[in-house]
Amino acid sequence: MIDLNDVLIRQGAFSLAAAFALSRGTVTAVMGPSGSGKSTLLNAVAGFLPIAQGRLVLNGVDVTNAPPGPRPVSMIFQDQNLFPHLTAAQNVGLGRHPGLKLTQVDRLAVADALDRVGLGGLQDRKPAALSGGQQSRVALARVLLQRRPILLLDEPFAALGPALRVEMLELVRDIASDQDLTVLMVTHDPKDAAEIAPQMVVVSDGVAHLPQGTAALLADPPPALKQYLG
Ligand SMILES: Nc1ncnc2c1ncn2[C@@H]1O[C@H](COP(=O)(O)OP(=O)(O)OP(=O)(O)O)[C@@H](O)[C@H]1O
Repeated sequence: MIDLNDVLIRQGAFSLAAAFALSRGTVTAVMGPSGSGKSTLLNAVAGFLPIAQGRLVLNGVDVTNAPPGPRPVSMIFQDQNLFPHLTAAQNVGLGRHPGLKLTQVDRLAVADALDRVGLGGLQDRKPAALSGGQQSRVALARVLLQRRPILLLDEPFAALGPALRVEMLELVRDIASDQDLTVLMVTHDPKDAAEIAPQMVVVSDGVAHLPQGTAALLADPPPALKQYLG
């Protein structure tokens, strides 16, 4: 679970307050106007930004001052952060061992993860020889291999067309459910939120608001979300 205990995050003159908890196994969308602090929230949970006040507890462990490495978190960004000079299998293998010193068992796990995301047979391709959707699958396979219980997605599939995006969201939903992951996903598209996230955190006016049911929020959005959705 993700417990933001009266947390305040600062980024230059900008600050964001958050006080809520997300239970284990829930999928939560994060929406709000551009510049409202959605990435700030995810980066603080991942440990890329410090917590200025309050406490952050992940799966029962206080990580307020912990660096990113030991946190039980994996994160996928919009650009999928794949290394262009490494093959699909090597990019996935980084999820097991940052130096790619892989044992036979690790290699089998990489092959399994690639199969699970539908990329069996493409293990030797480099990212430039994969489509956008296939690159997203490589990034997901790496997350699978990391086996960390919290998954943060910062507009991960924004560059994909609508049909591929739905496919990827379904894959995330299935993986999250198989592995009982707690997922926090930033998206600009209410359809994406409705597709996989039963609840939503709206970020506006310096606050990450309490999670509420996605369907109810989209049916009757608060002013900041309404203005943003147009
Ligand atoms: N390095 C920085 N130094 C100072 N302020 C920053 C820095 N990075 C971001 N900000 C400010 O922090 C605020 C929140 O930024 P953030 O990237 O979290 O917004 P966002 O909701 O994810 O936006 P978008 O939807 O456009 O990606 C913005 O007002 C931004 O200008």
